[in-house]
Amino acid sequence: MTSPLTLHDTAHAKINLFLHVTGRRPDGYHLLDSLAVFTEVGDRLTAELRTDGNCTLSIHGPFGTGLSSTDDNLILKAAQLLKIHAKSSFGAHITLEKNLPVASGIGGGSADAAATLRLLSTLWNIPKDLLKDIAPKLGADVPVCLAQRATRMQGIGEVLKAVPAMPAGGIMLVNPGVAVSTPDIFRRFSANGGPKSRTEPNLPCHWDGMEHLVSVLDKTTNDLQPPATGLAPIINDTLQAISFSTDCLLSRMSGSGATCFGLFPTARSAQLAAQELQKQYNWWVWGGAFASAEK
Ligand SMILES: C[C@@](CO)(OP(=O)(O)O)[C@H](O)COP(=O)(O)OP(=O)(O)OC[C@H]1O[C@@H](n2ccc(N)nc2=O)[C@H](O)[C@@H]1O
Ligand SMILES: Nc1ncnc2c1ncn2[C@@H]1O[C@H](COP(=O)(O)OP(=O)(O)O)[C@@H](O)[C@H]1O
Repeated sequence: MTSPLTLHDTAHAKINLFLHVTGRRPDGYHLLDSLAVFTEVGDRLTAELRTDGNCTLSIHGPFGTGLSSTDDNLILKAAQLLKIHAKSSFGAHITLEKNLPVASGIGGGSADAAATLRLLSTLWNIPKDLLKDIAPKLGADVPVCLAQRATRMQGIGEVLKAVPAMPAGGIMLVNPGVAVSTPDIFRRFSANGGPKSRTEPNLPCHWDGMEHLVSVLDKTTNDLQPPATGLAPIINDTLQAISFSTDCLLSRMSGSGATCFGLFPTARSAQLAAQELQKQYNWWVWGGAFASAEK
């Protein structure tokens, strides 16, 4: 069987529906408990086989400007690491359509790295099992982005537990245009007292719809939201604008920010809310469905 020479994949945005910081490792990394889900919106990647062994990258799309296509890009880091681990003599040219805002708490770079691993493992004919070992070396968020399914994420992001699929419903993402550095937010979180003890949230075996999901999320929070709003107060305005939207069930920040999300009864109501917000603010706004939700 011959391998295809060009492949496409989508790196879906990762949203932390809740994010509790539960402790700190001796190396400074924070222990997390988070429900990570994925939305339909994402970056698009194309990989073309190169037989000369080189890995190269070109970038376009609304958030491509300013993103380097050299070796510090997570896409090329992922490609090089896979090449070394699998001892492959192949290379690839990867094209990234950057649709997601950068450094914004929705794991765009991590999702791109995971998509690169998926694409190149097929293009270079490498067993998928290897990807689980490589993903954590690229960043704490990369393992969860490999499968792009709703997952409970613990440890520093390497302990992944199955959770029920998202119910049919809607989500709106809003980024007010400020880039927030993840290490800075964790530093501020620690400086403000660090993790506090709490009971681990219990998740059910099945979601009986969006209202059920929201009733469980209401007992959770994003511990990184206070340090992030301290650094970028515009996040508070973003959360307020989302919560004022028609039919909004819950508004919260994702990851280390600054992207915030709103949950809605349907994908259509999330789309309509996004259209309304887009008219009022010069922010990045998207509304639609979860990736791999129940139909
Ligand atoms: C906070 C989260 C929640 O999903 O999302 P984002 O805001 O990045 O989307 C992730 O844990 C981010 O994962 P990721 O962006 O891959 O982090 P990494 O590159 O591994 O680490 C960047 C830096 O963040 C801090 N860090 C990251 C993860 C973690 N569990 N504890 C930490 O303290 C460390 O200072 C580390 O040097
Ligand atoms: N392909 C990529 N897409 C986005 N950011 C990247 C990429 N490669 C490297 N980076 C760097 O990774 C950092 C985190 O970006 P990103 O993954 O978008 O953040 P977050 O996880 O907070 O959404 C940024 O400083 C960015 O310069």
